[in-house]
Amino acid sequence: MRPTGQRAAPHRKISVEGRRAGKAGFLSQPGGRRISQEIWTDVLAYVRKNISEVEYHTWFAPVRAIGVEQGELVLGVRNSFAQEWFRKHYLDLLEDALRSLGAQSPQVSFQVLPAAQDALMLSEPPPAPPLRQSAKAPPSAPSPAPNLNPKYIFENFVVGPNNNLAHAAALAVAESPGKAYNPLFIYGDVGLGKTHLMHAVGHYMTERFPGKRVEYVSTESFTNDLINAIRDDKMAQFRNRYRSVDLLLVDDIQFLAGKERTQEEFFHTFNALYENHKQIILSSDRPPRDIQTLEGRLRSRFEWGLITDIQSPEYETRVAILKMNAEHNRINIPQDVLELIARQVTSNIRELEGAMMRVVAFASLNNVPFSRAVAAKALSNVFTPQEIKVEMKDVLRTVAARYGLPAEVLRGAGRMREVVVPRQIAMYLIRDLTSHSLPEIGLFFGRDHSTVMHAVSKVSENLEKDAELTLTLADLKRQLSGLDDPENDVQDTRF
Ligand SMILES: Nc1ncnc2c1ncn2[C@@H]1O[C@H](COP(=O)(O)OP(=O)(O)OP(=O)(O)O)[C@@H](O)[C@H]1O
Repeated sequence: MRPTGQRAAPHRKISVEGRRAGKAGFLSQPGGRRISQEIWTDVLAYVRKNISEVEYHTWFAPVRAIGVEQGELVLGVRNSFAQEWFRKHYLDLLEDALRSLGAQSPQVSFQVLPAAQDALMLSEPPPAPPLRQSAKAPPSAPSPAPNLNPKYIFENFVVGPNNNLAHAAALAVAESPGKAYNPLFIYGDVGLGKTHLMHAVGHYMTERFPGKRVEYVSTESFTNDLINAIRDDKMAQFRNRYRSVDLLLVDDIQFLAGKERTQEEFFHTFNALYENHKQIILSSDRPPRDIQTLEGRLRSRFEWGLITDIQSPEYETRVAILKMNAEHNRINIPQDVLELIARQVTSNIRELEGAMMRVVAFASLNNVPFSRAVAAKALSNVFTPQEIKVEMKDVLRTVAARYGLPAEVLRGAGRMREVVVPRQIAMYLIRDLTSHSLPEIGLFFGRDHSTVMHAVSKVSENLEKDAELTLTLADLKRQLSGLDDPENDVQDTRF
């Protein structure tokens, strides 16, 4: 195995020294563009439900997400007229959409795209749909074999005890198509990687044997193609298309059930390919014996090769999948946050990926670093809310991010004021929010308990005379408790 629409009262943005001093590091990471596209896809889905189709196509379709900067979603529009129009007519709608994603003080700004960039962005493929429950991601870039998702390759497939047999069989088939197991029949529940594995074989074949023809089709598309071919009197083309391939990948074959004409045609397609030693891979949500109203001759053919299943991934595999996904999107998410997500979503990998992107969107839009509390809050609308106990490392990371410092610097030997002040604040907050003793906190920072005692009294003393520090601490506590704990909620009364 590889390593493994409720409207909330608007918050006034709290301007505090720390917020100016440092922003959450991941926002400026290369994955930022991807994050804003994920967010924009969700915002568009919300907007579309609330305005007419004509309005949507006129105004929203040409808009591009440029990025998320310090919690603000930056949108690119085509001209200053559109910019003004958005500000006047759609700002509330966009803010509501961001609130529905968990943004507590939603902020949107508009930039006019330079003509060249506009043309460039408009020629880009539409943003990838969110990696979540219902949608299966289509290809986001041209691929040598049509209909193959470029992300679905062997290198991106995490192998665990739940899928190692299916993976080994797919690899064997990719290496010896038409010889190893024919057909290869992969079954398992929704969102567990069947399509991913099929596409991986397709990619492998087109790379290793560039002349080979690969066809991926869902059973539904196969049926529709057949209906159209019959209607348009184009059966010869239909047969030629499906019977001249080297590798035929058919998804969701259980949908053949009850479709007599499609079964008949598929039977002949199967025979033609099989007799010519062409590889066939089928996926289904159940084994052939459990597909009702499937002709016996098809069922027995499906059983000729190898039948293999994919089970739900266990915890370690789920963490490994999340880790790989974060790396793939170039987003730096701490291990304990990934572990929290992996504990929440246990069965469907598409949902697991969707949950991670929800956490990423939530943290980006609220401009806070990743923490378990933030992740729990981001997922609380979808999954059973989790009670998160604040840990020392949560405080360390949150304070460090606030001051734009790497977390380990606060535990290091540095004695400069820029490091000492945040270190003392971290010690104070750990003392306040956890049950750790002074010596335990000292040990965590590689220091004596008296240093911690001094830090705690110094911060308490400063709190009495420094309003800015009071706001910083209140905001840090808010972040550490998942953002909107009313007890720690502070409105900035200076505005
Ligand atoms: N082992 C894995 N490693 C990495 N990603 C995985 C793995 N298994 C599944 N995924 C990811 O989970 C998502 C869902 O996978 P996929 O679409 O292949 O599921 P499926 O079993 O075909 O679902 P359905 O029954 O809905 O057709 C994809 O984004 C896929 O990349």
